[in-house]
Amino acid sequence: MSLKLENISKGFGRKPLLNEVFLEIDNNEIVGLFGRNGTGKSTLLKIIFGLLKPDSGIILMDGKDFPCRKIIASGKIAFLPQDSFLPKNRKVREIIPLFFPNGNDQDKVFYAKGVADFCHKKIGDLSLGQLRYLEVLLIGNLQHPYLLLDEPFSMIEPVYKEYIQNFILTLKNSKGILLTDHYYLDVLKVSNRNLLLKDQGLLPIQNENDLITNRYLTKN
Ligand SMILES: Nc1ncnc2c1ncn2[C@@H]1O[C@H](COP(=O)(O)OP(=O)(O)OP(=O)(O)O)[C@@H](O)[C@H]1O
Repeated sequence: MSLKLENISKGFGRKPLLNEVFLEIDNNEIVGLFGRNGTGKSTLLKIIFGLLKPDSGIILMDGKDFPCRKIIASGKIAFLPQDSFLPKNRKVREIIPLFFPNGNDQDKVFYAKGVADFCHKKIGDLSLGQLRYLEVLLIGNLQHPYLLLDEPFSMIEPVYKEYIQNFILTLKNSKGILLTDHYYLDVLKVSNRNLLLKDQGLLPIQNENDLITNRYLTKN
């Protein structure tokens, strides 16, 4: 299975963000995506998920045209948005069955490391780390072969960050994952390869030094 973007361009008003972007993701790799604030990382993820229509260019799934309006319903791509999306007044143990009607699938979340500690709580009473971890478990355990993660590590306490990283690593051989976060060291811990969104295009990044050369990081 392969997901391919060809010649994707997108801008808002006069501001070009993506200019003829090419990207291919296999279904057994984790791709880290870096880029300074406002360069268009979330925009790129939203295009891949079908929430935003590119100005031009195409997306291909297994070599076939994958039109924007059909992506969400296809069940091929799951997306963790940057902002939290669960209803605050519902309990964790009520939310899990809403995502997974099947008991075995529910158990993957109920019995994931650490979930028992906050299963009885309302979403609105969870810590930021517990909430983000739960969201990653819910979206990551869906059957979709591709997973887009927009800032899973931001503002998360170390324990839950580690849980999230370990969970993402368990998906490595079964999904294609595109992961963006400014916590670049956390991304580098799980990714197989990395890209930097700069000057409206994607550059391959081998290591931290490339991030310095391309002015995403400073030398100190
Ligand atoms: N729907 C929209 N309408 C107009 N402008 C938008 C829209 N969505 C995003 N933008 C603008 O496009 C630019 C890129 O936004 P985007 O959220 O994709 O950046 P990002 O690389 O994810 O940034 P960050 O690292 O801060 O999360 C920003 O300047 C943003 O204000």
